[in-house]
Amino acid sequence: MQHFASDNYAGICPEALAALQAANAGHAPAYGEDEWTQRVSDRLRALFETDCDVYFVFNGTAANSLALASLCQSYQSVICHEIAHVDTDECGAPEFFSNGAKLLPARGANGKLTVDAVTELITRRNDIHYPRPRVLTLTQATEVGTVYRPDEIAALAELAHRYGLHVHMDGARFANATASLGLAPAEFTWRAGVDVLCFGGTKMGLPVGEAVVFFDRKLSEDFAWRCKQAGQLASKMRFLSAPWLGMLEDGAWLRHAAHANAMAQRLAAGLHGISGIRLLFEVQANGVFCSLPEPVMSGLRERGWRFYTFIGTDGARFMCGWDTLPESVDALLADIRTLAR
Ligand SMILES: Cc1ncc(COP(=O)(O)O)c(C=O)c1O
Ligand SMILES: C[C@H](O)[C@H](N)C(=O)O
Repeated sequence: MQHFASDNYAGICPEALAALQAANAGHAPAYGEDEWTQRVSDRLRALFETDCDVYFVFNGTAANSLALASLCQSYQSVICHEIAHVDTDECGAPEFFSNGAKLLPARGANGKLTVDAVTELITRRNDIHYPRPRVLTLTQATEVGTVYRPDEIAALAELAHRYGLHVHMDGARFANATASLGLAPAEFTWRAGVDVLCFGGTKMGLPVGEAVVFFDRKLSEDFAWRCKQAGQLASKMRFLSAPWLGMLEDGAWLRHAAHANAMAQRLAAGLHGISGIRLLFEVQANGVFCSLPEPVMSGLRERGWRFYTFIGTDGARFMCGWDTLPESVDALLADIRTLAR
């Protein structure tokens, strides 16, 4: 049975597994000195069309928290959306790893930050008692399955830079956003003003691991030591980095993300017209958020379906992954239709 709780329920996609197997060839230097780490770092520099610094860590929480900690001091603050993962689902890791930087949440429709809301937080106060904003973080695709357009990112980044803030992008589902936009990754990252990207590997089909991509290389000077101290420097780094080669070399990363997005569209289309059910956000990536009557939710759980209800503001979240089968979507829809009668 396939679930819709999270895209991290899926296994390893074949391209990543094959690349992992291929890297299991005898001895190799440790701690990132191996050829696979070098090759995939170069491949990411080619993908983003710029000379960026690349690091690999074990998960998205570490990627986000260590990246944010490298962008601000403990007495400063990070502006995020009020449903941002860094604020709602990382158990205080950004605050911990930054030694106390404060997260300042901002409201915004559709899970997105707005220039007005961010301006208000930046200009609200400038007295000694207020933790001066130093970072703006946005999530692409967002926690509720929407996607920022390049112009939206550029407007937020221009505002941030004008006030001396760095711009971080939580890209746990960056592949899904790229497939949704159909643009070159550079267009809605560094060319739009993003300084650091946490590029999610786990949810796109890798066994484990995320890439932290510093477009502003001045900001990554001590990042390797920060990773080491946090227990995020893999000794057998090749097994974190090599699967990326399988994903990037023939565009598998985008194929799989586009498939996950298509399954979300299939699910959303099937929900239309079912009484008592309403989509809560436009489906722009691989997540479907909808209001479900309680008897339908409990009935689905009794039938074995697993899904989250704690993401975003309310309703149920159904996440599609690289391996989600159309038959699984149709089976879920059939149960929802039966229970909604
Ligand atoms: C938007 C977002 N950012 C970051 C993360 C953190 O990833 P991890 O669970 O690997 O720590 C997640 C988790 O899936 C996520 O959904
Ligand atoms: C919420 C949980 O932490 C995970 N980021 C997910 O989206 O499934």
